[in-house]
Amino acid sequence: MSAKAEIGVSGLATMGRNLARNLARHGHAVALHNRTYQKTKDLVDHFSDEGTFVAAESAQEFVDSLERPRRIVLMVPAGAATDAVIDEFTPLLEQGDVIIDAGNAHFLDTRRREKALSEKGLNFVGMGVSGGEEGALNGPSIMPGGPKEAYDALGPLLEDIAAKVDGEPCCTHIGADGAGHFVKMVHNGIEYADMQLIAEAYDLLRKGLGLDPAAIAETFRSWNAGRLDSYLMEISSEVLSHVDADTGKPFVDVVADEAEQKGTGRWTVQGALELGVPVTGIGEAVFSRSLSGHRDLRDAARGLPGTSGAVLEGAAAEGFADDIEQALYASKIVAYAQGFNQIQAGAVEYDWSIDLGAVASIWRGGCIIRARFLDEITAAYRRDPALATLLADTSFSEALAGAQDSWRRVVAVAAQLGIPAPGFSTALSYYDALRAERLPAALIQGQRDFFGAHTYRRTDREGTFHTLWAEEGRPQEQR
Ligand SMILES: NC(=O)C1=CN([C@@H]2O[C@H](COP(=O)(O)OP(=O)(O)OC[C@H]3O[C@@H](n4cnc5c(N)ncnc54)[C@H](OP(=O)(O)O)[C@@H]3O)[C@@H](O)[C@H]2O)C=CC1
Ligand SMILES: O=C(CO)[C@H](O)[C@H](O)COP(=O)(O)O
Repeated sequence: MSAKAEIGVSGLATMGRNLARNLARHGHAVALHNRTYQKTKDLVDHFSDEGTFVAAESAQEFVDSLERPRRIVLMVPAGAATDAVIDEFTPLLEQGDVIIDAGNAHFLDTRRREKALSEKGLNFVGMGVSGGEEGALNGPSIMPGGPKEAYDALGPLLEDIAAKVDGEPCCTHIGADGAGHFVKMVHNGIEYADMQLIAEAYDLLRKGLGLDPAAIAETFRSWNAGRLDSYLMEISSEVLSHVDADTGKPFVDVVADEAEQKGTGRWTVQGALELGVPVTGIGEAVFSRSLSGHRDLRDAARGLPGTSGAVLEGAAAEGFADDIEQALYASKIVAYAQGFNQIQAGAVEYDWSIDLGAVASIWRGGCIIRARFLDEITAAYRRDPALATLLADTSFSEALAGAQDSWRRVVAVAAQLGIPAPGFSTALSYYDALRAERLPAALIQGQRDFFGAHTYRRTDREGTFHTLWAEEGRPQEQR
């Protein structure tokens, strides 16, 4: 074989194909491999004018075509497929070679894989990539974990192909072992929450004000010109203005209303439960997708009494669209704040040093949740890297103060009209719970102590207490 490729990509479906093209367009010679050779051949047949590709039919041929130390990017489904590909390549590699898993792996799998491969003298980098098909081609947001030395060698190439915002690449070393995949997982959890909130705004505009999809697309377009400017808002207006070619109906009216999920949102919630972080917005988003898919439950419950069908009119409708904009912005702040808290907690639990300002900064471009307000989140964490919650940063506390009357009105009207708004409601409850002087958790402690002698702490004294409920009802200090 003549010239060697600088880097290889194995797994040439939607993401791998475009990542390989992105690398080639930036002047890097790319070796190509796919389980089924046809995809490799198609890529070379269609895009060989974009750069240098070295097509390989077998794993051995692929490995042989790479310069040393070899750098192999995997872009295959998480779980067994990733293990299968790693197992295929590992015996063919040599000390110092690097495997980069750029799929949506679970961070605990990434920790396991890095440990196993480092014992064989191989470097393993678990790397989150976001931006979908278009981002992979034109510049994604890249979240690499793994050893710092591996990033030192790999970083310039990754930064070259990443999205750029204000001249800065949307790529940074996130932290050791699974940190990159952990942050990508939370990114996807926030993505779920953001999508759910936008969907609720659409539902309220449609059912609460009687607007049609085209009008809602226009409303979203106008919001997208302001503080809600984001990729998800932009594509939502595109989707809402799309008309189905077969029926002439709005696209959104001919799509089955059952949202699917591949699993990263669920992982985020499972991880948050383990860490004890209340990510209520992401939780509601995951459960809302699940509920939408429960045709059995929905069929059984359809026709139960309710108030659905009423539309706001006259003075009641006045300003309601603006209220929804406020509620959306406030709820979005809460969802992102919760996600960043999960990253903070994950960093403590897994001993990663994660710069939250840097994470917010690389999410400003390339990724699915890119949004104007990530500039403010970046600035907030740069002002105070240990910020307990984004809600406490002045730029957000002021926005929440300004939004809260509208936010409360939206949640109340949604309940009155029978329009489900779990994302808006849970975000408002979270805000109210965090700012409350006292929570009813005191009663829960009493209940626990009553039935299980689980003890409680008091506000007026140090120590742990148990009340003799069946006797004279007096507290006893527990040692
Ligand atoms: N699609 C998206 O927008 C995004 C996806 N991701 C992640 O990137 C990765 C790739 O996603 P995507 O491009 O959508 O493709 P898919 O997740 O659909 O994966 C398809 C690719 O994986 C290969 N593959 C599947 N199973 C195996 C196996 N057991 N052994 C070897 N190869 C296998 C397929 O080969 P073959 O052609 O032979 O079937 C094909 O190249 C996933 O982890 C995904 O979660 C990350 C960000 C965005
Ligand atoms: O990683 C992504 C974007 O960042 C993928 O698009 C994500 O897998 C989509 O998730 P789901 O299918 O669960 O909606």
